[in-house]
Amino acid sequence: MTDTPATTGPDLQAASELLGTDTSRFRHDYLQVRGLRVEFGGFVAVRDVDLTVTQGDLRFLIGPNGAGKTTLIDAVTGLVKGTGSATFGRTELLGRATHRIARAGVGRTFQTASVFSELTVLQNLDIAAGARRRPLSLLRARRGVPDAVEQALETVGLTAQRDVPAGILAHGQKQWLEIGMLLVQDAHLLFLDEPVAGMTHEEREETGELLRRIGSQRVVVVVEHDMEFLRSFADSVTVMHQGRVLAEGTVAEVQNDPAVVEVYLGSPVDAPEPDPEPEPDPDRARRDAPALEGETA
Ligand SMILES: Nc1ncnc2c1ncn2[C@@H]1O[C@H](COP(=O)(O)OP(=O)(O)OP(=O)(O)O)[C@@H](O)[C@H]1O
Repeated sequence: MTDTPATTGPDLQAASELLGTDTSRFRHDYLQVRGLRVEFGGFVAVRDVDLTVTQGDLRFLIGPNGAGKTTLIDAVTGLVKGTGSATFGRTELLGRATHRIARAGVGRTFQTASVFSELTVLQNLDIAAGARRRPLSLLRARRGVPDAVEQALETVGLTAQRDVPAGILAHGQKQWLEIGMLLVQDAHLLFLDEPVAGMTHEEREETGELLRRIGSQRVVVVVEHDMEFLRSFADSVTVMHQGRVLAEGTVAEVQNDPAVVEVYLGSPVDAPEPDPEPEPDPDRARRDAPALEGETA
């Protein structure tokens, strides 16, 4: 069995080279979803969904299994048909073919890493870089490795694994590779499905910092069940339930939202006791609210 070279982890300095440090576009790019509805043979999986995510706002999308998170992303990336509107920049995404949506700068990862297992890490990145190139330019021979691919390798900490078949990477490394592939595709709207699943604590921290870095320059939506990771890195959170947006706000706001607590615990939240203190205590609701999944008391 081939040993995978040791992981070095994401490199924020390389990320800066790849993404640039110019924040003048800050909050210029944004995703705007309005009245999104997706039906599967009469079953409405997503309904009346409005969602706005701006550059610089690392957004987490959460909700119980079957809430409609993946379907929302599928609709915006063209995998399923949705009605309503989803615009990125000036481009309406709904109704476009998936490759045209990708060309518009929209990329995603999947719960199960979707890299080409037989190809090396470098080849995977090179193909992703080619996805934005015109067919004729793909035919032209190129010398060496494009700068963006080298930078992406460093950014996601896979330089030592560049010639390793992607199939033998550890699960976390595959997720980093997928993120790298989105970066070399020049995706400016990134949907990341459970990007830290199966990672060690240290890898999660590194990935979180990387996502923060990417999110400062790109529009990033993260679907993640790991509440500790969410609390550490989310700028804002959208909670979905039964196909709708149930709540939206900061981590603290959604965490203290009784409707969110009820959905996560499956039982109504007791009405709070009258506060015996003369002064209202703003932290009270937070302390009294039952912990969300994965939260330590
Ligand atoms: N192709 C499909 N055909 C029929 N129903 C579907 C299809 N895809 C999803 N659904 C249904 O739509 C609902 C939303 O599913 P979706 O996968 O979007 O939820 P999710 O929030 O992503 O859940 P999870 O966290 O488990 O991934 C579910 O009831 C699911 O069974």
